[in-house]
Amino acid sequence: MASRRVSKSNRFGLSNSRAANSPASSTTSSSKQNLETSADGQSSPASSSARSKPHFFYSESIPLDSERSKENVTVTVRFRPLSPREIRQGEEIAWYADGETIVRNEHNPSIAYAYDRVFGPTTTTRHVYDVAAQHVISGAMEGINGTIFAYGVTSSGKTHTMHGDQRSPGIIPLAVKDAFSIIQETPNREFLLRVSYLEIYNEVVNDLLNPAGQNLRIREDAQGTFVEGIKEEVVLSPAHALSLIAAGEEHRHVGSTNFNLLSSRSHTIFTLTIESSPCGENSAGEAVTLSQLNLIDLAGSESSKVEATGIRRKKDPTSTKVC
Ligand SMILES: Nc1ncnc2c1ncn2[C@@H]1O[C@H](COP(=O)(O)OP(=O)(O)OP(=O)(O)O)[C@@H](O)[C@H]1O
Repeated sequence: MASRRVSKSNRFGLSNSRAANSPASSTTSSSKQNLETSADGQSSPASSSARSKPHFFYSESIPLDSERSKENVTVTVRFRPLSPREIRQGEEIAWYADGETIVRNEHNPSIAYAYDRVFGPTTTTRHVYDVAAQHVISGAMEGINGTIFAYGVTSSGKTHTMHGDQRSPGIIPLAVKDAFSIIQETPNREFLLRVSYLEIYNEVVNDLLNPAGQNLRIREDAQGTFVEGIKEEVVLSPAHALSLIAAGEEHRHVGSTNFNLLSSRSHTIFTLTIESSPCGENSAGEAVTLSQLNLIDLAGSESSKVEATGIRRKKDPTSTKVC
């Protein structure tokens, strides 16, 4: 995972209602270094088979420390454990985490790649969040745009990492809770949080918070890129924000692949827009700070040749049963 130092000029006035960094910009940079080039041209973890594959996530935001200030995008790799089905089928680990920054090939140890951070299969999402994501959220609360996205082939664990479940909440719910905790811990500022949630399916943008918002247009103006007509909801508590995400998830396109029965077939972008201003005496005339935090769960990066069947919405909005 990487982090981008975004200058304080990214503190917008209230009138600047669209953040400057589009989610797509975070895909452009990776700090991966090839430590030892494979003589036989063997593929890197980023292009090998799904089952033994890690997934990657990227983030842009303020750097964690002076060492990181050299980088504004970090790339983090997380391995998941083999699933019971993979164990039954005799699948084997092909790549493993060698320490905190190296991914090494099990069969040919001379093939290794370095990343900003590598997490092995026993690492909890909470730990991944604390080490690799939390600083992006706290940066966003201070007025610095941030983006975190998960990238990898089907079944590599992107949705598990970004959304998680009740037992193991993902980066999105952890970030939402953290944002409200930061508000509690910052009594000298007042905040307004808004959320939007969209999916990109077959290159069409759909509003997951508003089933009527289909095929929305991406526009650009002097202030940046924005999705025309996207619904934004003011959120007042973590539970409120999480209930909106859960409702939006119902409308997401999913399907089955050879490797994942409940595979996300669309990209989703959850955006938290944060406005804050100083409160109390002497705060009159102080600028409002505006920033955006984009949390993105990409569809599987495998080629379209991977068999995907039964593409559907989790809940088909067109199949309402009237009793
Ligand atoms: N770190 C992990 N620990 C335990 N189980 C995991 C982990 N990561 C993923 N899984 C499990 O592996 C399966 C596939 O994960 P997930 O659906 O998150 O993959 P994905 O990369 O989002 O796939 P797709 O691109 O097809 O949507 C799920 O059953 C999930 O619960």
